[in-house]
Amino acid sequence: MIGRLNHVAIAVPDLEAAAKTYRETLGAKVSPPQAEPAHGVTVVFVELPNTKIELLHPLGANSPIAPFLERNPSGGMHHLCFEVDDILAARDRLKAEGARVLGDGNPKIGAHGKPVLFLHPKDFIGTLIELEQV
Ligand SMILES: CC[C@H](C(=O)O)C(=O)SCCNC(=O)CCNC(=O)[C@H](O)C(C)(C)COP(=O)(O)OP(=O)(O)OC[C@H]1O[C@@H](n2cnc3c(N)ncnc32)[C@H](O)[C@@H]1OP(=O)(O)O
Ligand SMILES: [Co+2]
Repeated sequence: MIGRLNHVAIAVPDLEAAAKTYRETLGAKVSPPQAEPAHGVTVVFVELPNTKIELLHPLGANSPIAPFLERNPSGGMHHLCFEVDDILAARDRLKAEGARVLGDGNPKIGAHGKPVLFLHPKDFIGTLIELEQV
């Protein structure tokens, strides 16, 4: 079912500082900030040869990552995103196996303009998993 690792997401308290660290200290190619109000985040992508790092900062009053940053004020690894060929088939199979699909269970369009879904971290060894249909 899951394919390539599309990105590793890090929730950050200061998006500009985090982008600067990756751009200047680590010498990586970093995208400009991209507001994603439907997801309650602003994102920046660090482009790597084999995957991406998604830097996330809360956007708006009810950001889903705000409680995470309250628990982890310096920031931290937030989720892994795996690519799937067919997100609805993946969702239905996972639900049939008892996994919790977050939100209303219907994919939303993510930062790459593709459908995404999230799976509860408690069902996946303490790791929040995002699926992106490519
Ligand atoms: C633009 C889209 C972009 C893209 O790639 O395209 C994105 O990636 S958007 C990313 C932001 N959106 C989301 O994260 C949506 C899915 N997330 C959620 O629905 C919530 O964050 C949820 C349910 C995972 C966690 O909610 P909350 O922080 O309120 O905590 P809870 O008390 O419900 O947590 C229960 C339990 O899970 C642990 N937890 C929470 N977040 C994480 C995490 N990121 N990784 C691992 N574990 C996590 C939390 O500590 C609680 O554990 P417990 O042992 O019970 O204390
Ligand atoms: Co993501």
